Amino acid sequence: MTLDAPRVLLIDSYDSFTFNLAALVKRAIPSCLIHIVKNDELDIGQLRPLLKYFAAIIVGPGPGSPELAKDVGVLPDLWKLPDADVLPIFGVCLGLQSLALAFYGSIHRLPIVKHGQISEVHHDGTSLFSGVGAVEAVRYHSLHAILPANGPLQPLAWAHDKEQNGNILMAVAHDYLPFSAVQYHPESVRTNGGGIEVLANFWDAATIWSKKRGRYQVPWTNIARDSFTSPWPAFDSSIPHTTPKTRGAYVVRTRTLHLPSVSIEAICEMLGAQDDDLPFAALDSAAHPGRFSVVGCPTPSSPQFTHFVGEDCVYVTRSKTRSQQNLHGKDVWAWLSTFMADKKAEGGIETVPFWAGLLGMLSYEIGLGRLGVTPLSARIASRKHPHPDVNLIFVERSIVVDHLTGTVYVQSIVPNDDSWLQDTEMSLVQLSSWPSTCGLAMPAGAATHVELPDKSHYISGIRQCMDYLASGDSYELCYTAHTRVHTPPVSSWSRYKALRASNPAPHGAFVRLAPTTFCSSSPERFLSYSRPPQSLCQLRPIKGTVRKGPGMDRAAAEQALAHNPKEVAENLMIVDLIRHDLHSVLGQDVEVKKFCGIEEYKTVWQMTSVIEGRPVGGNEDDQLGWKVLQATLPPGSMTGAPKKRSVELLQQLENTDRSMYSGVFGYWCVGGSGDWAVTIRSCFKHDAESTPDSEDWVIGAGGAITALSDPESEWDEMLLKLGSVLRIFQH
Ligand SMILES: C=C(O[C@@H]1C=C(C(=O)O)C=C[C@H]1O)C(=O)O
Ligand SMILES: NC(=O)CC[C@H](N)C(=O)O
Repeated sequence: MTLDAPRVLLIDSYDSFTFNLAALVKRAIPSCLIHIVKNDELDIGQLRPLLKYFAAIIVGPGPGSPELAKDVGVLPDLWKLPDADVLPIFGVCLGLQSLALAFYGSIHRLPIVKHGQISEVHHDGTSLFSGVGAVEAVRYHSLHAILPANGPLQPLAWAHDKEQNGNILMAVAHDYLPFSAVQYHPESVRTNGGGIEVLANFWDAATIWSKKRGRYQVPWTNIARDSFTSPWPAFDSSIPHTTPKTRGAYVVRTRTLHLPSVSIEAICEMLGAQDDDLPFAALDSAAHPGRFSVVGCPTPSSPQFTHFVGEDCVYVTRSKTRSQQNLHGKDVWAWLSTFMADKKAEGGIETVPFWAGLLGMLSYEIGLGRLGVTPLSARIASRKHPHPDVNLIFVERSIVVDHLTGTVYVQSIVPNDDSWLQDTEMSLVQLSSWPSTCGLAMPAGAATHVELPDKSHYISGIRQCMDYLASGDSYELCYTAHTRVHTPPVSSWSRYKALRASNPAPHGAFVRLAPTTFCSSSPERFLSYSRPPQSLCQLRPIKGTVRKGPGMDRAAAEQALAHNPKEVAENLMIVDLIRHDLHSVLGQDVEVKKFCGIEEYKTVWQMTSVIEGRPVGGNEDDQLGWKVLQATLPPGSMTGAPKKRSVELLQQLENTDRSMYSGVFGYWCVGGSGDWAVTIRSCFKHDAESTPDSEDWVIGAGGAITALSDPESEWDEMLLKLGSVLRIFQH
C-alpha cells in the first residue's frame, strides 16, 4: 500500500493533441503525476517491468492506422499483457481503434471523414457514461472500428452520421479486463459533456478494479526515474521551479514625445531605410488591431546573428565583418539565450512592448529539428543561396510608436547615451514636416516576369493532401507553394512602402539583414509574451479566409466563415493544436479567449481565435517566452495537424524548403517580452540572386486543405492570398 500520488503513463503516438489530453487527465485526477512516452520509445520488453510504477495508462490519439506497426509502436502489445501485468488502460481515437483490432474488431475507412466535426454522441448512461448527460463531441478520424458480434468488447456509444457513414462506434469497454476507449476527442475544447466526466468514470472504475485485484503502483525508484522524463507539467505549483531572479545589467533610458502626426515612413527614412547598404529592421503596425510599431536603430557595431540549420556555428556580423562562433554541438536557441541573459535590462516604461533587443526573422525550417524532421536543404548538398534560418540583429537603441495615443518613445540601453537621445528627439520633432519619398517608380520599359506555381501540379498536390486525409495520416494540411518574381531592381524600401499602401496589415515589416531583404504585410500574430514575472503568452491563429467585395460585408463574412462547418473545423483543429503546444511548456493554465472571431483586413475577412496561457503559480524564468517560441515552431496554422506527420507529408509534396515563408518575424526584448508574427503575405529576396538588371523575389502562399476542400477553390484562395503581395510587382 502506498500514499504516493497516482502516476499515469500517457502514450503519445506523435499527435498534436497529446498535451490537451494530459491537461484533461490532470483535471479528472487532480493529484496524479503524468509521464509521457512516445509509442516507439520503449518496446514491450522494456516497458513491461516498468508498468508496476503506474496506476493506469492513457493511450492517446495519432496519425495513421492501427493496422500499421510503424504508426502504433507498442500499442498492440499493451492489450495483450500477461495477466499479472494488466493495469487499467483508457484509449482515445487511435487508442480505441487499436483496442478494437486487438479484440477481433475490424478497421475501415469512413466514407465521409470527420476532422474537427462536432457530433452528438448517443450512449446508454452506463460504464464510462454513468451519470453523463448529453454529449457533444469533436471527432478527428478517417478510420473507424467495427466490433464482432460475440467479442469481449462492448459498444457503449454511437454517433448517428446522417451521410453514408451511418452509425459509427464512439466508445467501448472490455467485458472483464480494465480496458475502455472513446473514438471522439474528450480533450478538444469544443467537446461538451463527454470529457472530464468520462475520464473521471474511467478513473473510478480503474481504482475499484485495482483494489479488487490488490494491485498497487510501487513507489518511484531510480530505475523508473531513469526510464521516463519528469512528470508533466513542469510548471506545477506543488513543484518548486523558480530560477533566481537576477537584476538587469543594463538600464533603459527613454524620452517620451507626443507626435501624433509623425508617420512610420518618415521615421524609417530619417534612419536611412532608403539606403540598401544599411541593415534595417522595422516592425510596422500598419493596421488594426496592431498598436505599436518598433523601429530598431542599429549602429555600425550592432551585432547581426545568422545561423543555418545543420551547421554548428553562428555567424556574427558587425560593420560588414563576419566572424564565426562555434556552437560545439549546443543548439542556436541555447546560444541566443546565453547572449540575451547578459543583456538583461530594466527601467524602461512597462507599457512599451520593446525597449532594446533582438529583431529579425526565423525560418520555417528552424522549427523542424524539434519535430525530428530534417529540412531538405540540410540533406541536399547543393544548396543554392539559402537564406539564414536565424537572422537577427541586436539593437541597443530603438524608436517605438504608439499609434493609439500618438506617443513616440526614444529608447537606449547604451550607457551615457544622452546626446543620441537628445539628437534623435530633436530630429523627430522636426520630422512632422518630413516629405516622405514618393512610391514605387519602375525603370521605363522594364518587364517583370512572374513564375506562378503550375496549376495542375498544385491541384494534384491538393488531391494528394486529400488522400492523406482520407487514410488518417493527417487531419488538416496547410499546403503551399512559392511564386517567383523576376523584376527590375528598385529600392527595397520603396517596395515595402508600396506593399504597406496596398495591403496595410497589423504585422507589417521591413527587414534588411544581409543576405535577406524581407517585406511583410502579415495579418497573423503567432506568439506574443509579456514581461516576467507575469508572463502571459498569446497566440492568434487565423484559419478561414474570404475575399472582400460587393455583398461581402461583416454579416456575410460571418455567415461564410463562422457559420460554415468546414471553416470552423479548420480553425478548431489549429486551436486544439495550439492549446497542445502551449500546454506542453506551460502546464495546465491554457484558455481559449476567443473562438472563431471575424476580423477585417484590407482585402480579406479572416477568422481568428485567441489562445492564452501562463505558467501555473507565476514565473521567475525571464526566458520563458523564448522557450515557448522554440517549442511551438513552426506555426501550427502553417502546418496542419498532427504537426510532425503533416510537416513530413508537406515536405514530400512541396519538395522545397519554405525558407522565410511560414516562419516568424518579430522581436525579443531585453526586458523578457517578445512578439512574433507568422511570415505570410510577405516577400523576400537574397542578395546573391540580384544582378544590376534584375532581382528575384519569392512570395509564398497557400491554405489549409481539409477533407471538405474543393481543389479549384483552394487554388483560388491561394491566388487571393498571393495577390495581396504580387500586386506591388504588377502595375
Ligand atoms: C497559408 C497562408 O495563410 C494561412 C492559411 C489561412 C487559411 O487557410 O485560411 C489563413 C491564414 C494563414 O494561417 C498564406 O497566407 O499563404
Ligand atoms: N485522432 C486519431 O487518433 C485518428 C486515428 C486515425 N489516424 C484516424 O484517422 O482514424
